[in-house]
Amino acid sequence: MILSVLYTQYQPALQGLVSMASNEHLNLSEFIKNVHQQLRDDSKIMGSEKAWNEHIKNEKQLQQYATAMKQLAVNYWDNNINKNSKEMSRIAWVCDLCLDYFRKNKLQDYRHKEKSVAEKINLDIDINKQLSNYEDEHIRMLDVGSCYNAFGRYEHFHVIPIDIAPATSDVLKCDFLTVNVGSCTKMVSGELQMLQNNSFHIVVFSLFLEYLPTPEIRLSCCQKAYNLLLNEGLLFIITPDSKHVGANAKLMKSWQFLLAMLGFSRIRYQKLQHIHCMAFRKNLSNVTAVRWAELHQNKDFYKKMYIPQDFKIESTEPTASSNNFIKNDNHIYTLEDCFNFSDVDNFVKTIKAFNTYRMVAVMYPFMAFMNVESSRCYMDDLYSPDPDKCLASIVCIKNSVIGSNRQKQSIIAQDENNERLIDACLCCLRTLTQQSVRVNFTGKHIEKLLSYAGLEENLSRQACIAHMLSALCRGLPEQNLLCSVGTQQVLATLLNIENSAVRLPTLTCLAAMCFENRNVAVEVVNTMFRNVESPNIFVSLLARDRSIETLLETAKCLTNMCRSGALAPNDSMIVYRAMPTLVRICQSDHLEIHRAAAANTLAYLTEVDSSLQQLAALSNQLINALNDLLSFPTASTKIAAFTAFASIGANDEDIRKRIIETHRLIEKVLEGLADQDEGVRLAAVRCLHSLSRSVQQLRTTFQDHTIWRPLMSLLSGNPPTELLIAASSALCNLLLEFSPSKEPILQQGVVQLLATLTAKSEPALRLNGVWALMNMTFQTDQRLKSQILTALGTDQIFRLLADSDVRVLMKTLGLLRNLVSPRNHTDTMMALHGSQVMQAVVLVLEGPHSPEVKEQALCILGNIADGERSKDHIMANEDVLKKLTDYMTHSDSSLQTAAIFCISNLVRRDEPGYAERQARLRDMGVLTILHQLVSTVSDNLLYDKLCFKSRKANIYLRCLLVDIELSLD
Ligand SMILES: C[S@@+](CC[C@H](N)C(=O)[O-])C[C@H]1O[C@@H](n2cnc3c(N)ncnc32)[C@H](O)[C@@H]1O
Repeated sequence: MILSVLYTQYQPALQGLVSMASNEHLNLSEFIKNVHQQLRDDSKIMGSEKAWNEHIKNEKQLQQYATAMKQLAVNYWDNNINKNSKEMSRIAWVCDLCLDYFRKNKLQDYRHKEKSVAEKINLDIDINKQLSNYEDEHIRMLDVGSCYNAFGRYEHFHVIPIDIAPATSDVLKCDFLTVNVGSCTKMVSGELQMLQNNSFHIVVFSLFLEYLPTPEIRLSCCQKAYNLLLNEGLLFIITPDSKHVGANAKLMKSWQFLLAMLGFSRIRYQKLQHIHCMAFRKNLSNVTAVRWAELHQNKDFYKKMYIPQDFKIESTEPTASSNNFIKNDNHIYTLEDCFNFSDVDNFVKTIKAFNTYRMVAVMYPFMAFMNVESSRCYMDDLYSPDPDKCLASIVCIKNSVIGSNRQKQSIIAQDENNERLIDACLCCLRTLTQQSVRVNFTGKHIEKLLSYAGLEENLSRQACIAHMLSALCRGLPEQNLLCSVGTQQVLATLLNIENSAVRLPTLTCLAAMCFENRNVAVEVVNTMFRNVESPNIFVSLLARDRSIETLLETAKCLTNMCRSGALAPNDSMIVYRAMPTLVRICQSDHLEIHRAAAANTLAYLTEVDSSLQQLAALSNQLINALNDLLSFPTASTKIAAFTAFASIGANDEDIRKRIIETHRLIEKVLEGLADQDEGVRLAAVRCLHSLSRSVQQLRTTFQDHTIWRPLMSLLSGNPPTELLIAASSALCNLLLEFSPSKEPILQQGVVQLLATLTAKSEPALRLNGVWALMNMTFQTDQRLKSQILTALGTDQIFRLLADSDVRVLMKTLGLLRNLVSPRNHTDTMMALHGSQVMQAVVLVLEGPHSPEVKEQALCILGNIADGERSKDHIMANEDVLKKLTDYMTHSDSSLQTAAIFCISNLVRRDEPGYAERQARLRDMGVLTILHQLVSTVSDNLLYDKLCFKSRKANIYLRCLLVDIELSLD
């Protein structure tokens, strides 16, 4: 019963071909069915041509469809056809009939039949039109929408398999809707552009027509098949239908009628358990076929090539009925929700984005209670093909309902049963929430929705609400709103329903609620259902026999709980359940889409935790599986694999080494950098950035593959901001002093490029620019240091020192510190840039900065004090000396230590002018301060403070020496 509600059309038809239906199989079918549904919906909104053009551009979805379809057919249908079973495969049905017709001479029978009809109407059939030598010829078959070339293995046929998204390499890419029919067959850039007319013995439409969104397109394809077929050739149509033979008899008869009008005679029809199989013969003369149609034209046929799905609002949803009305105020509230927008503009926008067809269905019940006369015209417009007219009509209807008690009363008075109308409203709301327009729901609205998701409600409603809530949950305010009305409790209840149509959106919604929201995630973790905490329910959903989708969504929930801080990374649910599940699904025995989804979640789970990274990379299995994913052509799959590599290699040298040593990995990263998809380029750069943290790899693999080259060309090509951020992060590492890439990168004018980055509005770019420059100044020659300072310019340095992002400020100070060290550079650099450096230090010491920042400024002073002549820059600056003495007694031990370090450099003996400096400092009270400090040595606390790190211990000892020297003076 459940399945018959939820999978009423395509699903059972496909499903029925197998003896054993697994969850994965059901999910594949569901995916395929959704693609068809989406295309039909889009056609209603934007017109079939535009919808088709958009559809055909969505390569990712086409690819996923191809993979899913092949998987379904090969793994479930073709594998499961039991020789002894009464069930027969669609492929075998076509083959058997073809052999009968072309090889066992059945064709002659049909020819005679047609001739006798012709005689009856005095029609002279031209016998030259007959197929000649068909017994000897190879049977030429055009398999339209072939997917994976199921007929290819039959030697009787010479098959031309075509598809918009070939699943195997022997299928030719071709859009049957747009391919020309002409005098020859023509390929242009790997795509079939023209097919030869009158050249095929057979055209096959196996599970093809229901992909097409409108009756008109389907019929035009049949017309095209007619033109492509030789006379007496056969068009096979296989279409799914799980119902009994009579259920859609009218539709099938209508097809026979419509195809007869084109010149086809139906020669065989068979209803197998879940499919209709039909063979149509292209008559020698279309007149004989049309005659049949004329004889039957008074019958009640549809005049369009409908499929059952055309008559449904939505296959898996409850439908609106024209005879049901609203029952009470409570339910009017639900209906009003559909129209409850703060202003008409918003409403109009929403409706425009909304599937008008479904809205009409939802509105239909209204028409029975509206003031019929006055509303007549806009009620008619409701059915207009012009969306603007339809929209205007809906607005009128809405205006007449809202706020009108009389209307409401009349509805209440007429109503008997409103259940289906509520279903329709829920459908409508669901579609609204799934559009990109934001619908403002209040807590009261959510509560109302939740009231339709209780255990006593039907599965369609529960699924509908779960879908709606997960679409709604787009950010922090929505997460908090959902949580505040107890959504997590209702969802925990729904989790226990053994139905994937309900469970999957429920899990999706819980994952969305927990994403980067600790408070909500904690609430979800603490939610109980029948005394079981929700994480334990999740654990039960990670059992191996669950569907892959359930496993993936459950692991995602646990991942989001972990990343938001509600579960610890070492929680057993993460370590022993979520993580191994994700690693397992990444392996090659799963579908590509599932593997990619698992890799994405795994990337997020491990991104910041080194123990999880190590756990994930425990065996080489995962690394090999991710590497294998990089071989798929799908952009999203590559992105997932690169992102996962970036995460698991983020912290550990050994993991990075193993990643880099994986077969052809570095080549794949390089290919990724040049990929035409921007997302792939970005993910490849991020992966590279992670791997570039390895000192050893920078020296070896990175150098061998001259990684810097593509990276530099990416950076110079004016890339989008995100790519620029990632590429400049990687560049920072390649410019480290031990990296052999540093020199060639310098030759490319990188200093100017980085200086430009420091002036960007994006803080991450400023940070990377100054960070890379800082790395370049470390232990480099003075010429390069000066070049960097000149490229930046004094003004820019001061701007960076006043940057709102403290990390930028810290790296700028790091850069200045590198400029004035090592000791043999200090004097020269200070002679050239002394005044700027001193000004910068003073600026920072006087600013409202943290001790960490000020410590960095004091360290620069310490380096300056270390130089022979550069000491004068400090000694000549009374203000700085005063600051130094003050910091010697500062309560923050790191500042105190840095100041003492600087003073000890200034008073060092045996350097020219030391006696004057000592005297000057003694006059400023330094000696007294040192005495005080020395006397506190007995104070364990201070001693600990000073000796806490070995560097500080050194300083402390030096201070003691200084003290002695000063005293001797
Ligand atoms: C449900 S699958 C059927 C696959 C195969 N014929 C079978 O019976 O297993 C439908 C196929 O039609 C293809 N298709 C849809 N529209 C098409 C078009 N206009 N031209 C070519 N192929 C198309 C799809 O890409 C998909 O592979």
